[in-house]
Amino acid sequence: MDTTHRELLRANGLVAGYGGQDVCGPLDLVVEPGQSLGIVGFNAAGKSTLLRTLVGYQEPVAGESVILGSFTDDSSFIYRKAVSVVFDEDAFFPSLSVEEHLQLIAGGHGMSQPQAAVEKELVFFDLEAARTAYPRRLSSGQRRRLLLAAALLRPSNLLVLDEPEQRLDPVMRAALAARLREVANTGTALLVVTHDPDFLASFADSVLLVSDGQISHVGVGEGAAAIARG
Ligand SMILES: Nc1ncnc2c1ncn2[C@@H]1O[C@H](COP(=O)(O)OP(=O)(O)OP(=O)(O)O)[C@@H](O)[C@H]1O
Repeated sequence: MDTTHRELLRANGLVAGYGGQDVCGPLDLVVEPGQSLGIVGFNAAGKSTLLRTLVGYQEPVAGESVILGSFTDDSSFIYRKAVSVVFDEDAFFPSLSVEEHLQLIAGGHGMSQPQAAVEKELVFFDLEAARTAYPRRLSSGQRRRLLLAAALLRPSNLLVLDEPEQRLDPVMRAALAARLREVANTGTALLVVTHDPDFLASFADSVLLVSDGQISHVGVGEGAAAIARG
């Protein structure tokens, strides 16, 4: 893969919605390496719909979203290597432990020191004591931590998270926000939907505000204020 590609994602006149009906848009956007973009707005504004459309999980009503210079195809090798995504859904193998889930991800992405990467995430997400547990034995916050650990463990050029702060305690939220900032500093671009103004302010360097079907580019302060007004 050409990791020197300056343009990780481009949206041209993108309108997101269902069955030909607009939910929000149009959006013109270019995401470059190291850019850290928050997406904010009230419940049902269309943030998740926009995010799914940006990453190619659903067809746009109009316009297009392009990742790494080719039309978005989430089954392509380049896409899977470059893009790490967590939406608000639990997806686990019932008979694999916490540690085995992470080992599977590390192996699947051909990491050079897979167990070291697994251990790092078990420590960061405070899952060491739960390493042998099956997903059904975890708390909802621990399941969230495991999904985030899986997304952060593997290398990526574009990390896409839908409300990652959900079900996390305040200490973990703050640690995750700082981690996301670090991830962006290494050159990975972030697209993150959030309802937490402090979380937003800790990781983002710009914001998309989704409101009344429109999408506007705003600063982090304005984005945080828009959340707080909610
Ligand atoms: N599969 C679907 N089919 C049709 N409409 C949908 C579908 N999923 C969501 N919607 C509608 O699209 C609109 C935007 O929903 P979306 O989930 O994108 O909002 P959101 O901003 O992410 O909300 P929240 O903050 O509550 O997570 C809502 O009116 C919702 O009812």
